[in-house]
Amino acid sequence: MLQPILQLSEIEKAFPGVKALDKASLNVYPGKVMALLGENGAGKSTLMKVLTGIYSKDSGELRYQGEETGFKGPRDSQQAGISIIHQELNLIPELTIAENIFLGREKTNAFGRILWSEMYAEADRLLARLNVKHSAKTPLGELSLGEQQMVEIAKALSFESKVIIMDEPTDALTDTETESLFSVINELREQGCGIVYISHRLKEIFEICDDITVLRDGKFIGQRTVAETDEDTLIEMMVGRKLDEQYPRIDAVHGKTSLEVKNLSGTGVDNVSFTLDQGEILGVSGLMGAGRTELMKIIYGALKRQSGDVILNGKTINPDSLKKAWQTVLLTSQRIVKEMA
Ligand SMILES: Nc1ncnc2c1ncn2[C@@H]1O[C@H](COP(=O)(O)OP(=O)(O)OP(=O)(O)O)[C@@H](O)[C@H]1O
Repeated sequence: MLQPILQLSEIEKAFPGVKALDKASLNVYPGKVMALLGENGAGKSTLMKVLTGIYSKDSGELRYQGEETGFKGPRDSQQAGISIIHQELNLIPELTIAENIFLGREKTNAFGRILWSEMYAEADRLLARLNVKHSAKTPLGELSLGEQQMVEIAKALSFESKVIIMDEPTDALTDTETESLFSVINELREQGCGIVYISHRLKEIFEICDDITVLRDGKFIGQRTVAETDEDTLIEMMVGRKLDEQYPRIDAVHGKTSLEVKNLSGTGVDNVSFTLDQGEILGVSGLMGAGRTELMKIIYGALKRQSGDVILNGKTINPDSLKKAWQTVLLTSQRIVKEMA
């Protein structure tokens, strides 16, 4: 039987008033992708923070490559071959892609001189593996959020880690970037790397993971192979009760029109019209490149509008800046918030 490269057993961790981990366990196998699943607050992040030494555990055991161990912090665990790719990016927009990848561990010659051409060449190789079409000399700030996430992944690859933890890695990625990420995950799997994949997107879990561990209220609920389980079982394990329907159909009670888009045109968008009523969820669908993102960007003023009207609660708006649009329309997209920052 395949032995885990990393084993967290019966980990306990309490914060004042909260038992974040209550005998949580996780096995990571070489050459396999382990999904870590659980509702918000189930303890996934805390478990990863205990693993990488950000938090010390109250009790339990951590075994890595067959030996009981503990890490003093992320640098220590990274040096031992465990990398974590966080949701929040830890990159510096003013530096180039290569500078970000090798920050703090620049390649130098015997005299301490930085070997720029070697660094750029290696960074370019990593970017090519991830299908990122930018030179490693490009300032990071010129990249989209998804591309910046790919740089974070390139950085983890540069450590040649034995275990890589990916925390909601596809949240900011486009469909094409997600495909590139999945092909790299397959490559890493073939090379024997163990991957922990944290995501709330069940479809992705069934597509890319081999095994699944479920946590609930800080407790280990179970480990399953992807082949032997289905979505309903996982949801039941996560929430602790049987669900008749994942998303029960609720008929919308339509109020008055809150947003009206009339004959809107701009980059990638040609004569689009729709109305959105209060109490309604409007789906915008289309193939990659159909102009969905561009449409939203024109509405909130991040891309220039050529013609057409945007009417919010009966008033025509013409945001000439993201900040102004923010004041008028409540946009709750991670990507938009980051673009405004
Ligand atoms: N630093 C902290 N201080 C106090 N309580 C904390 C701290 N970090 C986490 N918790 C609590 O521990 C529990 C587990 O949180 P954790 O963030 O690990 O869950 P999670 O599964 O990662 O959730 P999410 O999917 O929302 O990130 C929660 O009740 C949370 O409020």
